[in-house]
Amino acid sequence: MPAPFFIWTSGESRVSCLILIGMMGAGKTTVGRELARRRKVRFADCDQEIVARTGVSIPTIFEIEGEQGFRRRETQMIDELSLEPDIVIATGGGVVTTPTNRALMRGRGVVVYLNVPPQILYERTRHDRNRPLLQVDDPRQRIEELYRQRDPLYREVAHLVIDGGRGNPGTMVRMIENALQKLAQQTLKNTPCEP
Ligand SMILES: Nc1ncnc2c1ncn2[C@@H]1O[C@H](COP(=O)(O)OP(=O)(O)O)[C@@H](O)[C@H]1O
Ligand SMILES: O=C(O)C1=C[C@@H](OP(=O)(O)O)[C@@H](O)[C@H](O)C1
Ligand SMILES: [Mg+2]
Repeated sequence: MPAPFFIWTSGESRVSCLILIGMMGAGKTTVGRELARRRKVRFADCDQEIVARTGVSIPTIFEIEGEQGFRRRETQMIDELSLEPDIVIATGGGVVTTPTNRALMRGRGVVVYLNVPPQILYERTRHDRNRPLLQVDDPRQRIEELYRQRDPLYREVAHLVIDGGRGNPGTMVRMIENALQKLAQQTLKNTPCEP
């Protein structure tokens, strides 16, 4: 059984929540599910939780309540999920656009940014109709714009940045595990041993 890397100390408290962030198509849902399966912890996808709770699809929420309505539900869901112990959370790509969400995530868990270049994001999402923000004339350009706007925000929030464009989801999981182990070792080194 793999070692429990989910133990992360932030100040006084033990944090056991891992939050994946990154653009649409970065692999948050796919990689997050696999990571949770390997670590034997619960997996929650923020979008899927919202869909389960409302009973309608993400495009329908956007249609009825607009993006603002969706963002309110997203904040509420992140707030709830990130309080659960031993959990991997896959967020939606736009979660970092709200300052409240950024502060919430950074304070509640280890935040991992799956960074994938726009061209690959486009290839991975081009046939998907479930992402309302990409249902435009030029989705490739839209992805590039969103990437430019959001990449600094992802970096601001993330404890770890992973190159998510090279290798299959299994490889991504191992890269995250290795990076977390290094992070834990660094934290331990920088933590003075109280007498
Ligand atoms: N590392 C990867 N290599 C190749 N394809 C991937 C990888 N990660 C995800 N995918 C594929 O890309 C698409 C988008 O993945 P998804 O997990 O839904 O991304 P996100 O949740 O970040 O939007 C899916 O079809 C998925 O199978
Ligand atoms: O980037 C975004 O603003 C969004 C990303 C989607 O999730 P994925 O990143 O899992 O595709 C979903 O939350 C919604 O369509 C909005
Ligand atoms: Mg997803």
